Amino acid sequence: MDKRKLVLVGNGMAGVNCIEHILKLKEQSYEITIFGTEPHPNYNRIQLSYVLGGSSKFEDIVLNDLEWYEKNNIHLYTGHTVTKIDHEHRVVHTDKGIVESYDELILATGSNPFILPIPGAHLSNVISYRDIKDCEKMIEASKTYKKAAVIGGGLLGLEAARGLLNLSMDVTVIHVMDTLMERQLDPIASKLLQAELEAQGMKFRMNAATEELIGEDRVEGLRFMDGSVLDADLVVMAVGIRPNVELAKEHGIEVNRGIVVNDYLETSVPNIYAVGECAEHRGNVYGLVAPLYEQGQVLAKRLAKVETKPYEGSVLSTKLKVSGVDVFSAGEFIDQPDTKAYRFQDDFQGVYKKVLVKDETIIGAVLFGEIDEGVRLFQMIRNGAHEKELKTIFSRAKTEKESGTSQVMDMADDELICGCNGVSKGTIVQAINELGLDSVESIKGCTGATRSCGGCKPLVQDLLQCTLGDNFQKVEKEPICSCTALSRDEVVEAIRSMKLTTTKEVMNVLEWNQENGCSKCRPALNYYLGMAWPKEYEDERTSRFVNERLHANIQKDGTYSVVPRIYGGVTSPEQMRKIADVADKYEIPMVKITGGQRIDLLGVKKEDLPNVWADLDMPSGYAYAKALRTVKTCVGEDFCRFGTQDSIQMGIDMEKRFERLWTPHKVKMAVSACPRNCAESGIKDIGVVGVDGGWELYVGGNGGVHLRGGDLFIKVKTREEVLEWSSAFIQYYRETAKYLERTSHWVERVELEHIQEVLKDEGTRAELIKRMDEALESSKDPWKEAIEERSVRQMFEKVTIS
Ligand SMILES: Cc1cc2nc3c(=O)[nH]c(=O)nc-3n(C[C@H](O)[C@H](O)[C@H](O)COP(=O)(O)OP(=O)(O)OC[C@H]3O[C@@H](n4cnc5c(N)ncnc54)[C@H](O)[C@@H]3O)c2cc1C
Ligand SMILES: NC(=O)c1ccc[n+]([C@@H]2O[C@H](COP(=O)([O-])OP(=O)(O)OC[C@H]3O[C@@H](n4cnc5c(N)ncnc54)[C@H](O)[C@@H]3O)[C@@H](O)[C@H]2O)c1
Ligand code: SF4
Ligand code: FES
Repeated sequence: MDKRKLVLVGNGMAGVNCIEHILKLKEQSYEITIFGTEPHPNYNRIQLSYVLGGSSKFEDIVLNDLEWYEKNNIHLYTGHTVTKIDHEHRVVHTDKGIVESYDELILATGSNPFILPIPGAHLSNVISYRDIKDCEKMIEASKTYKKAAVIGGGLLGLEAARGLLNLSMDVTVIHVMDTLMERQLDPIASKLLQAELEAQGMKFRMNAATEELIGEDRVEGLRFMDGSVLDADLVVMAVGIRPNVELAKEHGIEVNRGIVVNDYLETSVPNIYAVGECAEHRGNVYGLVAPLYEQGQVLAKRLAKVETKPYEGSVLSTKLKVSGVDVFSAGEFIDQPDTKAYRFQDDFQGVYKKVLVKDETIIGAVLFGEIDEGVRLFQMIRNGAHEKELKTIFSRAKTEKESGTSQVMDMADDELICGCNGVSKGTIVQAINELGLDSVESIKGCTGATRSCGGCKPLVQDLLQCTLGDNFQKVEKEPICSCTALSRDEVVEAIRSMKLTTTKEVMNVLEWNQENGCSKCRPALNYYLGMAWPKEYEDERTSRFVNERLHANIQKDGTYSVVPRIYGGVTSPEQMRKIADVADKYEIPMVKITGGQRIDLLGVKKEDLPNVWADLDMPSGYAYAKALRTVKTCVGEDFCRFGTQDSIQMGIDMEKRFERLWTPHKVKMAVSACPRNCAESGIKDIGVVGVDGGWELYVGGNGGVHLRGGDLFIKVKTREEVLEWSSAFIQYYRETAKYLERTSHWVERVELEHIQEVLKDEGTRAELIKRMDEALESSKDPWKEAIEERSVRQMFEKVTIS
C-alpha cells in the first residue's frame, strides 16, 4: 500500500518537533516533505542569543542536521517558500516552481517580527531579531559601529541588548512603557531588573515613543515624540511578533489573529492543520516553545491515529536568558482587588519573590534573583493548587538550601523537570535506571530534557546525582552552578595551577556552557580570582552584585543608603557636623543609627552618591558588601566598672586591620570588655570578649535568620595575639569557604577542630597573614575611587539624551 503524503510548511521548531513525534509513534507511516524559507536545517531559535554573544556557533544550535532528514527519508526543500495552497487538488506550490501533493498538510509558518511603521524603518542597519541572519547582521555591524539602540524592553529586546553589550557596543534600550517586561513582571521586579542591567552597562530610555529613524541610507539616529534625538548606528526592533498567516489567509483558511484551529489543531479546511506561533487556539496565540510542543504532540498523535486527549491551552512560564539575571514569571502577576500576594524582598541579596493567590488558589508568580522555587510554583499554578501548599514550597526550598540537598528529591514522578519539552521527573529517572544514563548530554539525547532553552540543566544534573547516589561521584561532581560541572575546589585549583586571571579566561579554559556565565558563578569567580591573585587581578565590576557595583545599598524606592566608616563606633562632634551638613545639603530624608553602631544616610539619589561621598570625606563603611562590615564595641574599662580590657581600642584596631578586605560573605565583629557581652560578641563572625588577664575569641556566631552562638576558638593574652589569630582565621576562611558561605556555615562544614588544628601551627598562621596583607595592600577605598576616577564616576550619572 502506498504511504500517505504529509507536507509540512515551515521548517522551524514547532513543525519539526511535531514530525519527530510522528516518527516516534509510527516510524514510516507517511512520506514526508518539508519546505522552509530559511536556507538551513531546523535550528534552536531560542539559543540564537548564545550565537550573538559568541558562546555558540550556528552548528551548535542545529536541532536536526541534514543527516537526520536523510535517515528518516524526509524530502527537505530549504530556501523554498510555499506560495500557494490548492486545497481542492491537495497540492502546494513553492516560489521556486515545485509542486507537491499532500494527503495531510501542516502549516507551521511561525511569526514575523513586528516592524514599527515609522519613517526610516527601511534604512540599512535597522533590523529585527528573529533568525540567524539577523544575528549575523548584528555581529557584522558591531565590527564597524559603536552605538546600538534596541527598541522594545521585552524578553527579546533585552536578550538582543545583552548580546550587543557582549559585542562591546554602547547599548540603549528604548521602551514605550515605564517598566521593562511589563507582560511578564510586576513593577518591583521590573525596577530591580532595570537596576541590575544598568549596572551591567545597559542604558535605558523609558516611556519613550520613537517617531522617526533618521539617516540617509544607513540609520544614524532616532527622533522621539518629545523631539529629543539619540545617535545610533544600529537599530534593533524587538516590539513583538505577529503570526505569519498570509499564506493561509490568501487560500481560504479561516484566520483571525492567527490561523484558527480546534482542540486537535485542525483548521477550517479538511486535512490542513496548524501548529506553532502561527496557530490561534481558543483565542490564544503563543510565543514560547512549551505550548507549541504540547500542540505538536496532540497533532502527532492525531496524524498517527493514536488516541489523544484534546489540546486545551497552556499556562505559560518564562525565564529571562540574560546572563547575570535570574528572572522567572508564570501565570498572573499583577495584583487585583480580588487577589492576595505572598511577598518576600531582600534588597541586600537582590531577591524578590511574589506569589499571587485568588480564591485560595495559587494563580501566578514572579521571582527575581533566586528562582529555585520556579519549577514547583509553575506546577502548582498549572494544577490550581491551594494556597496552603505555599508554605511547604518555601520552607522546603529553605531547608534544601541550608542542607545543600536538591528540590528534585521531593518532587513527584509526574512533576515536570523540563517545561519546554514536557519531560517529567519519572521519565528521566526511568531513563537513568533502565538505560544506564550517566550524563546530562545522554539524558538530553534520550528524553529531550534540556534540548530547548537549557534552563532545566541544573535540575537534571541534581536528578542524576540523586538517582545515581554514590555512583554519581564517579561521573559528575557538585558544580558551582549550571554553567559547569566543576566544583568550587576544582575551579579554585584550576585558577591557581593554570594561572587563570580573568572570569572570561576561566569560562573559556574550563569550557563553561554559557559564555558569560550566570548570576551565581560570575560574582563567585570574581571573588575567587581576587582571592587567588590579589596583586594581579583587576576587579570585574560587572561581575559584582548591584550593591557592590554601586558601593551603596539600593533601597525599596530606588534610592541608596550611605554608611561611612566610623571605627569602633566612636565618632566626634566634627564628624557628626559633617554628616549633618551632608544630610541637609542633599536633602537626605532619614539619618539612622544602625544595629552595628554606625550612622546610615537613607534616601540618597544615585546621581548624588559621588558628591555625598566627596563631602563626607570619610572611608566607605562597606555596609553593602561581602567584606568586613563593622566592629561593634562596648565602652570598656575606661568607663564601665565591670570592664577588664580596653574594648574600644581593640575594636578600632581590628576595624582598621580588616577594613576593605573582600570575604566570601559579609563579616561582622564585636569586642566586649567583659563576659556581660554588651557588644553582642557571641553572635558575630569573630567576637572578642575581655577576661581577666586576656581575651577570648569566639567564631562562627550569627545573629541573623539562623541564630548561632559563636564557638570558643582560643584564649589569648595580648592585643597582638588577638590580631594574629583573628587575621589567620579570616584568611583561612577567605581561602577555603565557598562564595556566599557565612562563617557560621563554614565552621560547621569544615568543623572547628579542623580549623584549630590547621591554625595552631605558627608558620601556617604567618603564611596566611602574609597573604592577607598582600590582599590588603592592593585594596583601595571604593568611594575615593568613584570620586577621583572619571570612568567610575560615570556610572552614577543620569543618561542624558540630546
Ligand atoms: C532570539 C529568540 C529567543 C527566544 N527565546 C525563547 C525562550 O527562551 N523560550 C521560549 O520558549 N521561546 C523563545 N523564543 C521563541 C521561540 O523561538 C519560538 O516560539 C519558536 O521558535 C516558534 O516556533 P515555530 O515553529 O512556530 O516558528 P519558527 O521557529 O519561526 O519557524 C517557522 C519557520 O517557517 C518558515 N516559513 C514561514 N512561512 C513559510 C512558507 N510560506 N514556506 C516555507 N517556510 C515558511 C520560516 O522561515 C521559519 O523558518 C525565542 C525567540 C527568539 C527569536
Ligand atoms: N526567554 C524567553 O522566553 C524569550 C526570549 C526572547 C523572545 N521570546 C519570545 O519571542 C517573542 C518576541 O519577543 P518580544 O520581546 O519582541 O515580544 P513582546 O511582545 O513580549 O515584547 C515587546 C515589548 O516591546 C514593547 N514595545 C512595543 N512597542 C514599542 C515601541 N514603539 N517602542 C518601544 N517599545 C515598544 C512592548 O511594551 C513590549 O514590552 C515573544 O513571543 C517572546 O515570548 C522569549
Ligand atoms: S561588656 Fe562588660 S565592660 Fe563592656 S559595657 Fe558591658 S558590662 Fe561593661
Ligand atoms: S526547561 Fe527549557 S529546555 Fe528544559
